[in-house]
Order: sequence, then structure tokens, then C-alpha cells
Amino acid sequence: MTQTETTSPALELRGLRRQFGDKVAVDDIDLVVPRGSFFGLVGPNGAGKTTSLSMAVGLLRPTAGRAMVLGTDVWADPIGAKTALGVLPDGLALPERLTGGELLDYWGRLRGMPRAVVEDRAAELLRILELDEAERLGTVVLEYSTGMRKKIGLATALLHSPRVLVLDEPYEAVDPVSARVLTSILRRFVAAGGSVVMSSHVMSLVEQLCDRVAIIARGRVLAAGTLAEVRGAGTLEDRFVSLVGERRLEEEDLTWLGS
Ligand SMILES: Nc1ncnc2c1ncn2[C@@H]1O[C@H](COP(=O)(O)OP(=O)(O)OP(=O)(O)O)[C@@H](O)[C@H]1O
Repeated sequence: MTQTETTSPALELRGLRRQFGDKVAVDDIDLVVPRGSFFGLVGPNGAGKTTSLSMAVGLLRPTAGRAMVLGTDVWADPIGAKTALGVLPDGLALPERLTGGELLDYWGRLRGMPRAVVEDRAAELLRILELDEAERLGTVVLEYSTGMRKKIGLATALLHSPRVLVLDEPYEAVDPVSARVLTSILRRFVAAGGSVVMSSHVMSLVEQLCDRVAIIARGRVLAAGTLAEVRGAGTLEDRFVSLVGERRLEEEDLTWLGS
């Protein structure tokens, strides 16, 4: 490990910006995720969470700004940064005609991992994430349910034992039993010195898991800091709604529904 890696934040976003035509999806975001944190990124639909995370991990080129993983610039040294990263992107495009085990084998080889290590870890991940039955039946990813796809995506993120995990809505579509397993995995990962950045719409989950939070809306950071700093005296949901603004259904809205 280099000096920079031991002292730099897990993730650092500086002036990160992304435009799609005239639309500013991410508007000069600055965020620092200290090493060893469990960081939650929350915001309403279309806030810019996926766009920010995609730029942070080298999947989407920023219009401006920088993203650093353990001090390594993601865009200047993509291989260096990606070695340290485990990523669960939004809508992960997976090779559909492979079984989960074959997919992990392929992924491990892409990362240059020894075959035996990949085999052992893949078998363990499939068992722990309860994908082993599908594997035994030869189910290919094309036939996976939404939650199963999420789980095999998580397995690919974990396979090479990264130091920073960046997960876009990892709990979405995952059943409660598997969600508990995932929580144990992530907590153990952080306890062992890893760092997690995850986006979620489930405030209670973020409150339960994360020690640091950022609330973003319309491509800007509205609040960031420790969970206690961000939520203040109320709940995270209270703070979220007060910053983002509440929308109510008026009496005259949708009167045609159910009439
Ligand atoms: N490829 C694209 N082309 C044009 N606009 C885009 C593109 N990707 C994202 N956007 C826009 O950028 C904004 C931010 O989108 P983004 O997917 O980052 O939001 P999000 O916070 O992840 O939302 P959600 O919670 O609904 O997943 C939205 O207005 C979206 O329409």
C-alpha cells in the first residue's frame, strides 16, 4: 500500500459535474468519504445519485471535476482505481447466457485472479447469497429474477476483495433474508477496514447502517456529514423531506381514480 493510499479518503469527489445536453444532472459536487466509513447517498428520484456514482467509479465520464479512490484519480489511472473498487452499478449489464458461477469465473479471469481462488470464492458467494440452487439447476442469468440479478451483481463486486465498495441501491428487490446476509457482509467488510458507499431510498436502512450521509437533490449536495450531523434532532426522513420539500396529494387530484 502506498503512502497516498493509507492517508487518502476512500472516495473524494471534487467539482464533479455532468451535463446531458442542457440538463445539468450533477452540479459541481464535492464529497469526501473517509476511509472506514459506511456512507449513504440519498436523494429523490432524478437527484443525480446514479450519475454521481457512475462518474465516481469510472463508468461515466464527467463534464468537469475529479474523482479519487484512495487517492488515485479514477480517470487518470482507471486500472489503479478499479483494482481497489468493487462496484454494483445501476442496471448492471451482465453476460446473460452464463450461469452465476460461470459469470464469476469470467469476472475473476478478467481481473487476473488465480483460477482456484475464483472457484473457492465463487462457490462461497453463491452459497451465502443463496444462488447455489440456481447454479445446480444450470439457471443462466437471463432466467434470474430481479433480486437474483442484484445478488450476482453484488457477488461480482465482492469477488476480488476490494477495499472500497460503491453500491447503487444494493438492497433494491432483495428479499429480507438475503438483505440480512448482505448487511452482515457489509458490516464485516467495514469492521475489517473496508469502506462502503451506497445509495438507497430506504431512510430507515441508511439510518441503521450508515455512519455518514449525504442528501442530494437536483444535482447538488444539500447536506453531508455524520448521520447525527445530518439528521439533527429528528429522523433522517424528516431532514430529507424538509430539505427536498414535501409534496401532498390535494383533494382535487386523481378524483377519477376508483370512481
Ligand atoms: N443518459 C442520460 N441522458 C440524459 N439525461 C440523463 C441521463 N442519465 C441521467 N439523466 C438525467 O440526469 C438526472 C439524474 O439522474 P440519475 O439517474 O443520476 O438520478 P438518481 O438520483 O439516481 O435517480 P433515481 O433515484 O430515480 O434512481 C435525471 O434528470 C435524469 O433524467
